[in-house]
Amino acid sequence: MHTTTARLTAARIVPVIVIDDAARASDLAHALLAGGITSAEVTLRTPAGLDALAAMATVPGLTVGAGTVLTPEQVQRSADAGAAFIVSPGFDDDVVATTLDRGLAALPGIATATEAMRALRAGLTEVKFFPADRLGGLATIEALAAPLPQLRFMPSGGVGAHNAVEYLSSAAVFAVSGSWMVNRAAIAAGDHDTIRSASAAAIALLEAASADGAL
Ligand SMILES: O=C[C@H](O)COP(=O)(O)O
Ligand SMILES: CC(=O)C(=O)O
Repeated sequence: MHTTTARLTAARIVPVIVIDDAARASDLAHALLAGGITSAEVTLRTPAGLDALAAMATVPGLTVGAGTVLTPEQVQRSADAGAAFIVSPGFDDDVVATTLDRGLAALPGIATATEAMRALRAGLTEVKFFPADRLGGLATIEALAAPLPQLRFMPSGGVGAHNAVEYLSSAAVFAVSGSWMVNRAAIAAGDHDTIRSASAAAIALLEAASADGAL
């Protein structure tokens, strides 16, 4: 496992960020950390994404990667901005190859056994499973993991407080990702109290599940 993926495994929850103003990024990073979150995926869905990623990547204690990475050029720009990992909605051979060339952790999205096999052939042992809820959630992950036990999954899409612990209780799941604690409107409004408390609530959920022996 790549050392960055090991950090995401320890973090357990990876917030998926859509940010419209890079000037908010540093405060956002500190709000996440204050809530106990130690990783962040900054999506390239907005023009501000790359600058926000660069700002957040300088904050100590936060493992920051790029999301919605669709092309090798975006991998290069994300790497130059300080990304430690690259996430995509689907599997693209060139995006994965460029990510590995740059020494970053590659977390392409997969949705089928065919894509899972391509990920294994590319040398990956961790992938994103997207859109997790729509694809049948944990039952589908475990069905894929049965013949492919060397692969572990980060479900994303429809993950939230209602199902994060269920996903994380599976040996086939190394982390979950989602936007539920990083509401886009709260980011845009600079409402860092809301982000900090939603982050703290997400972490408290894991701590409670851990104390109960569920994790
Ligand atoms: O890749 C990530 C998804 O956009 C996150 O999905 P979500 O907003 O349902 O948490
Ligand atoms: C959805 C997704 O996988 C991404 O934005 O990277």
